[in-house]
Amino acid sequence: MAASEATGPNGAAGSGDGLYDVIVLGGGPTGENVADRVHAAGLSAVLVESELVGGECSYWACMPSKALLRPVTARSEARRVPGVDEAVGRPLDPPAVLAHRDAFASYWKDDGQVRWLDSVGVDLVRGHGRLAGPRQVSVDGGRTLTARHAVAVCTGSRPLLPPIPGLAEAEPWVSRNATSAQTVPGRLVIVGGGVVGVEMATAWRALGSSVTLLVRGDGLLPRMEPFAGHLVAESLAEAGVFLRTGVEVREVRREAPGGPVTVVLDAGDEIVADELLMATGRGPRTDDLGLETVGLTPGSWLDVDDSCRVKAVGDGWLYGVGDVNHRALLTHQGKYQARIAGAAIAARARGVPLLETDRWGAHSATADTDAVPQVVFSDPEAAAVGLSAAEAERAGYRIRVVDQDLGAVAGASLYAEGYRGRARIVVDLSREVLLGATFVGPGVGELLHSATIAVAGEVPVERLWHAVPAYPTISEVWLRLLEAYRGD
Ligand SMILES: Cc1cc2nc3c(=O)[nH]c(=O)nc-3n(C[C@H](O)[C@H](O)[C@H](O)COP(=O)(O)OP(=O)(O)OC[C@H]3O[C@@H](n4cnc5c(N)ncnc54)[C@H](O)[C@@H]3O)c2cc1C
Ligand SMILES: NC(=O)c1ccc[n+]([C@@H]2O[C@H](COP(=O)([O-])OP(=O)(O)OC[C@H]3O[C@@H](n4cnc5c(N)ncnc54)[C@H](O)[C@@H]3O)[C@@H](O)[C@H]2O)c1
Repeated sequence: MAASEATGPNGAAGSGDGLYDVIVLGGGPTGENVADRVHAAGLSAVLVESELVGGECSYWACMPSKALLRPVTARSEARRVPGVDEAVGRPLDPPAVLAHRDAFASYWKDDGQVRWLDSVGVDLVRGHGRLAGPRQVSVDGGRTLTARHAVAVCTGSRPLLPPIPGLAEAEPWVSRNATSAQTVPGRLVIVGGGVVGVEMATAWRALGSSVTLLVRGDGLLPRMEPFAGHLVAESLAEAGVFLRTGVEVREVRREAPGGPVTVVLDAGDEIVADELLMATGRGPRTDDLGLETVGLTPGSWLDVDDSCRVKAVGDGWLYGVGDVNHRALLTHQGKYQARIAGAAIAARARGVPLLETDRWGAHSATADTDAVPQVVFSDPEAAAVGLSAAEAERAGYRIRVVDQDLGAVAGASLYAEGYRGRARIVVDLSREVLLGATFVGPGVGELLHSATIAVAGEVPVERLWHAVPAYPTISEVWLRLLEAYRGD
């Protein structure tokens, strides 16, 4: 299809002039959901996408990475069930895992997503969109679209590379390479001990790479409770990952394209590898977006209110939703924000005088601050929601922390022999509700939503006492945590 040609029902009927109620810039999970919500509320919507509809998540992030990781945890857990190790004891089959990953990335084609957009009645314009003044978006510098009510910027984020001499010339892997590589590197150095670093170390080590993980802090997963990073580091080391903490990369060299890469550390020692993955965080995809035409600074995160409306832009027509607003860089939070922003856009378009922007109101993305769930799909998994103990203390809460050994729960020992794991709840003593919970151990990702409901619902501890976990499941840890809290 030609660039900036509109497809879909709105484009076909009456929007040849490029006038829509809502323009959505960026068709990742967030943009798709904003467009869907506003269209479902009776507004016309067009989505502008420069690459693939589905965004980072579908092709280079969540889906391919989890398709690489599921075989790792499935095998590892099965090997710890007596009688099963004999059946699954062999190493992973890399070509089969990579083929599974390719399928989950839809072979980097967006036909399915485009069909879905069409089915929900949203037009698609392919091309690079830029703001061209209030309510205007130009596509590839040509066609101009105009929004009656709102423009929602959902352009996501991109990897942030630190200014290390020689790094750019050495053509390092970033997350896109790590999730889409077609061969297993013999030696892989990963810089960064956050989520991408940990997940990719887990996957590529299990696929056969010799992995060195370089971390400048003293542990992994620094945004979670410290025991999460400890347990994951212990298990990565057992899997054969060389973990080096407290190190900085001073210089990177790759003498010849495709040849080995040398990573020079602050202390002067050198590590030679076949690939270097930089997993050092994300920056906003707003540098070439025409932000200057509406008084904003190119390359900055979009500072939004709780309905995701950009604070500094008058008339309230510009929204920033998903990664681009830096509230919580997760697909499920972007989709949540899309539901909130979509409802706010529709209500404002209808002229509703007063929106429900109070805490937990229909037009306030309160969960972004109070109840963000995240699962790190490492082996073991680390899953957390809400505030860690340190965050709660920093926020001034009077708290009590309760910890439990997950391995002591009957359901956990049935799940895997020698189950290692830990759980923590953080209780706000003034209201006796949970501020946060963290679980680390095999299979805990599926336990997390129970905690999310407790935190977002602000369920009193005395009522949680009546939420009976089934026996013998890992969820029985809830009973142990509450018994410990009550002093039973
Ligand atoms: C390796 C990795 C693994 C991850 N795993 C998980 C996970 O398991 N679970 C989870 O919740 N999150 C995960 N994330 C985070 C998740 O990918 C992001 O939070 C999510 O993709 C954000 O969605 P978005 O729609 O805001 O942005 P994106 O998915 O980045 O989509 C933005 C879209 O906008 C388009 N675009 C950008 N600029 C323009 C423009 N000027 N004109 C037109 N189109 C434009 C882009 O092409 C893209 O399609 C992971 C991230 C990484 C890097
Ligand atoms: N399962 C999931 O939910 C999942 C998986 C992957 C990514 N994500 C999302 O994607 C985002 C990006 O992940 P990420 O791991 O790139 O970012 P991150 O912010 O989680 O971790 C980046 C790490 O790199 C370190 N770092 C930064 N500069 C460095 C340098 N010069 N040298 C050494 N270390 C350096 C930081 O201290 C930090 O620990 C995260 O915010 C996360 O929410 C989510």
